[in-house]
Amino acid sequence: MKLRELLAGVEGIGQLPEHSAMDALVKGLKTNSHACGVGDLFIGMPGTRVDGGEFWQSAIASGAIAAIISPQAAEKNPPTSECAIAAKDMTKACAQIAAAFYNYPGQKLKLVGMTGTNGKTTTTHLIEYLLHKANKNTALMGTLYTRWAGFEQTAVHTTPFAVELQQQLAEALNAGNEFAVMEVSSHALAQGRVMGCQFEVAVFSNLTQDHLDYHTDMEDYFAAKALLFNSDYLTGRAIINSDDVYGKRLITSLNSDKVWSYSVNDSTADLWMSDLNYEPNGVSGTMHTPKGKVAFRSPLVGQYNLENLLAAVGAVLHLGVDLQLIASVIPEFPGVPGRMERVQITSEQEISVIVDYAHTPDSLENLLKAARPFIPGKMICVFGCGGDRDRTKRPKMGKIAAELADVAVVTSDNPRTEDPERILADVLAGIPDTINPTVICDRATAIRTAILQAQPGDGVLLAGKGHEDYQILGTEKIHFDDREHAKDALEERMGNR
Ligand SMILES: CC(=O)N[C@H]1[C@@H](OP(=O)(O)OP(=O)(O)OC[C@H]2O[C@@H](n3ccc(=O)[nH]c3=O)[C@H](O)[C@@H]2O)O[C@H](CO)[C@@H](O)[C@@H]1O[C@H](C)C(=O)N[C@@H](C)C(=O)N[C@H](CCC(=O)O)C(=O)O
Ligand SMILES: Nc1ncnc2c1ncn2[C@@H]1O[C@H](COP(=O)(O)OP(=O)(O)OP(=O)(O)O)[C@@H](O)[C@H]1O
Repeated sequence: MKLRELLAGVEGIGQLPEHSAMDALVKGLKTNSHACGVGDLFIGMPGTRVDGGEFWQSAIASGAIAAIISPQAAEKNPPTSECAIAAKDMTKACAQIAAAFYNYPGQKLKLVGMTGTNGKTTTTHLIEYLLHKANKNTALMGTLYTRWAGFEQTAVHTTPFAVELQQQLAEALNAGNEFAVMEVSSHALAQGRVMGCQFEVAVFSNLTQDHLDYHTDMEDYFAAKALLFNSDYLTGRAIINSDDVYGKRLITSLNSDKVWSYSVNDSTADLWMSDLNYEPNGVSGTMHTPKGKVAFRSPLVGQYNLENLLAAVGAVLHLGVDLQLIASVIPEFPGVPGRMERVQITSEQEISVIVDYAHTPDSLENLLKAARPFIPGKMICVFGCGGDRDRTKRPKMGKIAAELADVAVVTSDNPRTEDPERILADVLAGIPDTINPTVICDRATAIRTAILQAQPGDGVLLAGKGHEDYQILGTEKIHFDDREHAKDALEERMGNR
């Protein structure tokens, strides 16, 4: 596509300049000046540290045919003979250019967008699973990976940036997918990463404290999440948790014809459950939906997973999947890596070890409450908090772990560039004086200690890192997997090493 055609519909860039570059073919889009090569268009995004637009000269020196930059970057370093074009709203410009370059895949695929503080990964996996079982080719994009039949790539962000997102959607479409299910983070919505996408279904799970290093307060966080339900994005149905206070607010702000509410216990919701029977390996009951009711058995434990199930069932029912088929395949759902994942090296194992991605106050509380019925002995919770992120959740997580677990082992998560001891001190500040936690800064030692000290019947919950196979110490990413450390400790415990 020629640059002139690509920029034709882009808002906020005024009259296109008369420059020979306008007739050049754009080979690729790059938002990092260092990645630019011959024929690329450089889109210099203003960031938190620098305005990428300031690097336009280096991008053009590397072969970029032109650069789209902020008015501030253009003013600071005005182009002379080069083609550097100022755009008033870089977020919009980047999203519009990316969508046009890849020929609007986000409007051709049937998109399901899932937002909320917790439950996005679990629910999107459930939706992907149910669509596959209904023989519908589906792509999945989220915290863990982007994948579809024959393709899998580890994710860097929960929701990719606009250029990468549009590229992946185009590839998903070309690979024959009809649907794409994606986690849409509040960062993505605030930064316009999904502009140009139209969602046939948008799901909202809940809003509890997280990311308050990025959003100014809960209202700002909620406003970002609520963007997904604007008519710019949502063309079909909203599926919203009416048990959540923010979910309720969202429902009242929308046209009721567009909404299906869900609630585990409230029979006035569009999707709800009755006759619940909690079993050691899951839950059974009756599910009530706008398409009728059906008996079900789910292998997922915890009340929150019933919410995730209702959300997923609502989404696929709207997309035309048969309710009886849904109920028949739910029992075989294989689960999600790092979410309530059991580490078991032998059936003789006398303690249970569970790895879970709970890394917010709400998810930690949910995990501890969900696991309790399955642990006859003491519940030992090994957890920490990430560095360079929302500090205010640390004492809250400390309090929750100390009060709900029998033994709290406070350790490191991903300290990043913060002093790990300072993060521990923030967590400990929330623990009441009457409770005496174990504090072991090194996560591997903390896991080993917890597993070796557990008595038969006890349960060790390793919270916070879930599927992650790394730990970020300073700016270095080292290999670290809770599941591997847990297996080693279990082997040691059984005298195998
Ligand atoms: C807060 C946030 O989202 N930050 C993102 C932002 O970083 P930044 O603003 O600091 O970038 P910057 O360093 O100022 O650079 C600005 C621009 O200049 C460009 N640049 C910079 C230097 C140079 O020499 N040349 C150049 O072109 C950069 O490529 C960039 O596009 O732009 C960077 C490059 O595009 C992102 O990597 C970075 O994501 C950071 C790493 C991040 O971790 N974001 C997280 C918080 C995030 O998005 N998380 C959500 C939610 C997860 C959840 O729900 O748990 C997600 O969707 O993953
Ligand atoms: N609906 C829910 N409500 C509250 N907590 C949940 C819910 N679903 C899962 N959890 C808990 O939150 C953790 C994270 O779940 P999941 O990965 O599905 O959420 P997420 O929204 O993708 O999280 P993130 O954005 O941090 O990647 C789980 O390990 C579990 O402990």
